[in-house]
Amino acid sequence: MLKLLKRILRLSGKYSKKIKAAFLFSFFKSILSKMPIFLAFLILEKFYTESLTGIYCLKVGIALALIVIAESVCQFAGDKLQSASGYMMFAEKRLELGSHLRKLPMGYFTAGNIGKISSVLSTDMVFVEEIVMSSLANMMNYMFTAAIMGVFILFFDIRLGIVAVAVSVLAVLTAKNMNRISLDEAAVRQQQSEKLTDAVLSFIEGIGIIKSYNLLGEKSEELSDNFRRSKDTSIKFEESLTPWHRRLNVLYALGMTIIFAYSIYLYQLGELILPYLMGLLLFIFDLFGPLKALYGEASRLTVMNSCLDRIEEVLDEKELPDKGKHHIPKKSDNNIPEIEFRNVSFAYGKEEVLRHINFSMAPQKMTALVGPSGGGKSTIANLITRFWDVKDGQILVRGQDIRNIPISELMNDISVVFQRVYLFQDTVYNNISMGKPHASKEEVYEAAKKARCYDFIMQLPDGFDTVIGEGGASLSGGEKQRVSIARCILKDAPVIILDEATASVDVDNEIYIQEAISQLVKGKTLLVIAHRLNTIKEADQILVIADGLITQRGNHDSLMKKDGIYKDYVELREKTSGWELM
Ligand SMILES: Nc1ncnc2c1ncn2[C@@H]1O[C@H](COP(=O)(O)OP(=O)(O)OP(=O)(O)O)[C@@H](O)[C@H]1O
Repeated sequence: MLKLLKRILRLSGKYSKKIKAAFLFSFFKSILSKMPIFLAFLILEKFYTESLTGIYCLKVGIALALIVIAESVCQFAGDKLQSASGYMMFAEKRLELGSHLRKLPMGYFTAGNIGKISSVLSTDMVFVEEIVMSSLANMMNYMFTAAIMGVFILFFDIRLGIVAVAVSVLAVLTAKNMNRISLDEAAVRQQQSEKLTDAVLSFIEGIGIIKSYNLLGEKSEELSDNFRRSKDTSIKFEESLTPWHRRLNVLYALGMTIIFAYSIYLYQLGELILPYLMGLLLFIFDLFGPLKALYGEASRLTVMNSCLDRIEEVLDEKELPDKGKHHIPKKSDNNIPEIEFRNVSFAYGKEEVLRHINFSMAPQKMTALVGPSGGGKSTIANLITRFWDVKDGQILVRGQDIRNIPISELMNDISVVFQRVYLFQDTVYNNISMGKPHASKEEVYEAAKKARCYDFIMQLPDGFDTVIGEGGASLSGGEKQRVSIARCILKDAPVIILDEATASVDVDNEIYIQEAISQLVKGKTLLVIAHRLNTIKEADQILVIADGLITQRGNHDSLMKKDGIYKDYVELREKTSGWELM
C-alpha cells in the first residue's frame, strides 16, 4: 500500500506537495476524530473518583465543540486540496498522454493498440482519477486512525496494546498476500476490458460490412462473448478477494474477543480500574474498524495498480524523435530536388519491405509510383511524412534530412490526400479551414470553389455551417473526398502526396474529383500512388515498385518500349478496363 502511495506521489509531479498537505490534514482529522472517546474517558475518570464538577463538564463540552469544528476544517481542507490536485493532475496527464500519442510512430496505432489507447484514456484514467480523489483520502484516514488507535490502546495498557498490534501486523501480512494474488486477477480484468473496447470499436466501425454480409448474428455473438468474458473476469477478480476478506474478519473478531476478555480479566485482578475498563469497552468495538475499511478498499487499489501499469505502458512507448532544429530552405534552387531518397531501406518489423531506394523528385514535377500490391508504394509515401523513420539511408526535403527538421515544419510542407477520407464531426467550414487555421472566409470559399464543392455545400441545410456527422457520414464518398481536397488546397503545401482511389465513384463525382485534384496539384511537386492510366501517362517520372525495390524507372513512353512489369501492367489495364491512352 505504501508502494502504491509512493507511486501516486511520483505520478502527481508538481501536485505532490498539495497531495502531501492533504495527507497531513487527513492525519490531523484522524487524531481529532478519536478525541471524543478520550474526553469521555476523562469524564468517566472524574465520575469514578467523584471529583466531577460543572465547570469541568463545561470545559470538556467546549473542548468537544472545538474538536468538532477543527475536524470539519481539516476534512474540508484535505478534501479540497486532494480533489483539486487530483482533477488538475489528471487533466494534465491526459494532455501529456495526448501529446505523447501525437509523437508515436503510426505503427503503434496500426498494431492493434486502438482498444488499449481508448480504454487507457477513458476507463483507466477515470478509475485512477476517482480513486485518487476519494478512496485515497479515505485510505489515508483509515491508516492514520488505525495507527492512532494502536497508540491509544498501548497508552491504556501495554499488554492489551501488544495484542492489538500483533493482530494488526497479522492483518497487514494477510492483506499483503491478498493483494499479491488479486493483482494478477486485476491485470486479467483490465486486459479483458481492453479487448472489449477493441471489439466494440471494430463492431461499430464495421457495421456497414457486417450488415451487408449478413453477419449481424455472428458478430453480435462475438461481441456478447466479450461481454460475458468481461463479466466472468470481474466476478473471478471479486471471488479471488472473498476468502482473504473472510480470514481478515476472523482475525479481527479473534483479536477483539481476546482484548475484551483480557481487559475483564485484568479488571477482576484489580489491575485495571473501572473508568479504564469502560473507556476500553467504548474503544474495542471500533478498534479494528479502520483496518477493516482499509482492506475493504483493497480491491480498488489492485485495480488501480493495474490501471497505472497500463497508463505507464503507453507513456513509456518510444516516441519518434522530434529534436530537429534545421529548417527547410524556402525555395528549392533548381539543382536541388524537392524530395530525395538516398539509399533508403525500411522494415516494419524484422522483414525489410524497402531496399536501397534511390530517387529524387524535381520541383513542380509529378512522380508516379506503380507496381503490384504489397510492393511498397504506400510505405514510400508514409516515410516522407515520417509516419515511420527509415532504418537505413536518408530522405531529404530540399537538401535537409527530414529527421533534422521539426515534424510540424515538415507537415506544413506536405499535404496528403488519402484514399480513405476522414472528416471531423464539425461544420463543413471548420473541416476545410483546418487546412489553414487563420484563413479568411474568402480564402475558404475560394478553396471550396477550386475543389468543386462550393455548389453542393451551398445546398446543404446550413451551407458552410452544416455540421457533418461523425466520420463525414452525411456526405457521399465523392463529396467527402472533395471537401478533403479543399482542405489541402487551402493548406497550399508545396509537396502533395496523393493516394489515388482504387474504387471508382460515379462518373459525375469522378470528373469533379479529377478537376479538384488538378487545381490542387497546379505548380506543386506531386508524388502519386497511381492507379489511373491517365495519371500514369502524364507523370514526369514513373517508378515501378515491386518487392521493395525500384525495378523500372522512366516516363511512360520510354517504359513502354521495354518489356517488363510496366508494359505488362499497362496492357493488362487497357484490356480489363477498355480504356485507351490518348
Ligand atoms: N503497418 C504495417 N505493419 C507491418 N507490415 C506492413 C504494414 N504496412 C504494410 N506492411 C507490409 O509492407 C509491405 C509493403 O506494403 P505497402 O502497403 O507499402 O505496399 P503497396 O505497394 O502500397 O500495396 P497496395 O498497392 O496494396 O496498397 C507489404 O508486405 C505489407 O504487408
